[in-house]
Amino acid sequence: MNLKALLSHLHIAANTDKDPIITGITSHSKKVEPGYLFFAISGVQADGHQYIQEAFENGAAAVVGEYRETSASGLYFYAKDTKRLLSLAASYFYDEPYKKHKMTGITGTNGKTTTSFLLQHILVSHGISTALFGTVHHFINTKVVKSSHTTPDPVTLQKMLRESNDEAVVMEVSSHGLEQNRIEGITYNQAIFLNLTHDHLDYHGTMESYYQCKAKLFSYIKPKGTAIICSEGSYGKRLIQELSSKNTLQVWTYGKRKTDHFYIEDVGKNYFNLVHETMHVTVPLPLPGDYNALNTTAAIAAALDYGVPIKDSINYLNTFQGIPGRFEELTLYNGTEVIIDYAHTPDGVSQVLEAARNKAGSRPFYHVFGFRGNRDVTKRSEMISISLEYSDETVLTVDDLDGVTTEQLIQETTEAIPVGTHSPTVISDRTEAIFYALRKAPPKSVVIITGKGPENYKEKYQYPSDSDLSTVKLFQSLNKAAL
Ligand SMILES: CC(=O)N[C@H]1[C@@H](OP(=O)(O)OP(=O)(O)OC[C@H]2O[C@@H](n3ccc(=O)[nH]c3=O)[C@H](O)[C@@H]2O)O[C@H](CO)[C@@H](O)[C@@H]1O[C@H](C)C(=O)N[C@@H](C)C(=O)N[C@H](CCC(=O)O)C(=O)O
Ligand SMILES: Nc1ncnc2c1ncn2[C@@H]1O[C@H](COP(=O)(O)OP(=O)(O)OP(=O)(O)O)[C@@H](O)[C@H]1O
Repeated sequence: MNLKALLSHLHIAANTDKDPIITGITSHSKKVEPGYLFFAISGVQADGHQYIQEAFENGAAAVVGEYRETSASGLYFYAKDTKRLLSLAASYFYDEPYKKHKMTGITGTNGKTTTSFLLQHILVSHGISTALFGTVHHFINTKVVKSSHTTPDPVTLQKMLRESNDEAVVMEVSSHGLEQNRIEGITYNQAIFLNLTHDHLDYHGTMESYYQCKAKLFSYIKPKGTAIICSEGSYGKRLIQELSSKNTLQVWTYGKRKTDHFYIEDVGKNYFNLVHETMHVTVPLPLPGDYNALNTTAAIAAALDYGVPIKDSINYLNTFQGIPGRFEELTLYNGTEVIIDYAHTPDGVSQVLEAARNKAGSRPFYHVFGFRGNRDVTKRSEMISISLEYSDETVLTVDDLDGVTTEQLIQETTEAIPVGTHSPTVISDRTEAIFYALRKAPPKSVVIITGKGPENYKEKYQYPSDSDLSTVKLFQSLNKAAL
């Protein structure tokens, strides 16, 4: 592709006679190869404009930046909003690959991974080849690809869309991805809004701007495409109202109101009853908890929009294998049940503890969890309160340090313990905290470990283990051997 064609697509005036062939696109100077077009972006950590010279030295054919001029020597074009332009350029460069697929975008504070796995399972079971882009991994052309972001950076994203020969693409769309225009240049056939609760306020500042950011996903749906929105919670209701009044999309609602297009009548232990138009059906609950009835309904509704009859979806759900670190259960040698879960927001923790406590009944109940350094600190007290309310013992530890020291994170965690409540136990080493709870829990109790889910540890701990699952397995093997 030639430079001028690309600039013209981006509405950038090409005040030059030169028209080199562009061999690639990037916003990272160190990834530049000969013939690349480099976009200079002002980011949170760094300013890409500082790296223009390096980009030229690495062979950039041209640079687009937000400063009117540069001291670096080479073809330079000024433009506004290079983040957005980078995404549009990547889409154009890779031949607008979204057009090859039926595209689903899923957003919400919690449940994106769960709903995307459920939808992918239903579609694949129905014979629709389906790519999945998200937090746990990406899945393209039936192969698992490592994921570093929930919503990849625009160049990676467009490359993945280009590589995928799958009929459908189901992707998690994070609020960071939306704020940074990573999905610009994609049009969706359908999008799902799951919920909006307290998280990421370190990044978005207020719930209002967090909401505005999430709501943006629905402006990327094609005309008369489908918006599937959960009516539980005030932000879902608001989005339903805003989109319905515009009348440009088909709006399907799901939730616990009789007026919802997909109405969840009641939720049992292993099933829930769903009403859609004149159809009343019983649906197997693939994972415990009321919130998973909501996630499953979102997936069933999205699949119906793809043409999968509800009765077929129900059949396929019977063979769903679960998701790493989402209510993942193990039973120990002494009958103690361990649950590993990725909950890391007040709502997520509250939902999963309620589901786990319902399962545990009167059995002793232990909860191990922690926080990440340098992330939203305003959610911490609420999460500790919720844990203390549900648990016989709460063990506070560390999720990830992410640039702060253990001492600092533990001090912040201790300061977040609400006054007037009974006290949690604090053990900074995550593996020791898990061992402590597993050792202390009498036979047949329930121990739930949240925050990391399937993620690998970033820190070195006392016991040789790299994830919550492997710590639990290590405890099991050491203690079984001692019997
Ligand atoms: C806060 C945040 O989201 N940052 C993302 C953002 O980086 P940034 O704008 O801060 O970039 P920066 O490091 O300041 O650099 C600015 C520019 O200088 C360039 N640069 C920098 C150094 C250099 O040597 N040369 C160079 O050209 C960079 O390539 C960049 O273009 O844009 C980058 C490229 O897209 C992302 O990799 C990066 O994700 C960081 C690593 C990250 O951790 N993001 C997380 C918070 C995130 O996005 N999470 C969501 C899920 C959240 C959730 O739901 O839990 C996700 O979608 O994954
Ligand atoms: N619909 C929901 N409402 C509230 N909490 C939920 C919901 N679905 C899942 N959760 C909780 O949130 C945790 C994370 O779920 P999941 O990974 O599906 O969400 P996510 O939106 O993909 O999160 P992230 O983007 O941070 O990876 C689950 O382990 C569960 O505890």
